[in-house]
Amino acid sequence: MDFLKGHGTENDFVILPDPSVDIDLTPGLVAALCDRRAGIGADGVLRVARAGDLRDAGVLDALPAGVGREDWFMDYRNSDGSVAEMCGNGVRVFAHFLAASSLVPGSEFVVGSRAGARAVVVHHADPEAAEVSVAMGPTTVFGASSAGVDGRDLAGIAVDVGNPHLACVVPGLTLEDLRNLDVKTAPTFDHGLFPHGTNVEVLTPLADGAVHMRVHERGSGETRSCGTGTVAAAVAALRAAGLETGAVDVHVPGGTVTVTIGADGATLRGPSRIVATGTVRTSALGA
Ligand SMILES: N[C@@H](CCC[C@H](N)C(=O)O)C(=O)O
Repeated sequence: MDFLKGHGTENDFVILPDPSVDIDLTPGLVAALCDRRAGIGADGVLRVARAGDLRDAGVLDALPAGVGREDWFMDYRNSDGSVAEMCGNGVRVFAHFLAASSLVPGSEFVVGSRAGARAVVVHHADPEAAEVSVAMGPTTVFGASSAGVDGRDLAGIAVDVGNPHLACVVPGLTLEDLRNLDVKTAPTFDHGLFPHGTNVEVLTPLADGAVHMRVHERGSGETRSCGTGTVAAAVAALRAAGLETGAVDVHVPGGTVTVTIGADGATLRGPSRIVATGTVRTSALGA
């Protein structure tokens, strides 16, 4: 099975080009591919196929809103094998792969996701590096809640970015505090508000148009970046500063992305790298 390995601000993915939808992408296979010792190692898997072909193969029950049969579809899976609606860093890496492989005619196109169609602009791309903007769609704040992180009860807001987030702006949090926080251990949260689980972001208040963030992702654990999480963080940071819209540089352990929250939706801009291509011996994975 051919694969590529890529990352967006060190949120890393195994990319599986599968235009004929031949791969039986079971949770066990995904987890084995993502295993950092016995597999390739990644936070998630991006299967590349056209939406109509995934529908015909029964991977999708229906085409999500705005997604056409011919659109390339990011079939995203978390490292534990679970399916998630959206992955903001994944879309950038996915678009990079499509552009660098000449699978799309130009630099502006749509990527399908379970959360709907996402318009992308590839500012530049070569086989190794790209810079991509993604129209992330509307963001919806659906409550106030809290997360238990490293023995602390952190207040946050629930934000739907296509997938669920609890973004916690912590007043007075220093960079050192943030660095020392245990975000690896799964945070506790209100399962009534988040019946399907949630991603949890912890961040510093907005200062000079920027925040610093760490994240514990549903289905993947602590990662070095989360694109949808940076969007939720920007919404929360702006709100905490009394603002509804604005541009925020979000610094994460794996780098920096820029999130713009506008009246008609959010945009995420940042880098992508494709660092390897190869062949997986699936029989050796023990999946
Ligand atoms: N890393 C992603 C988010 C991936 C999905 C998430 N773990 C979930 O289950 O919702 C991103 O860059 O947005």
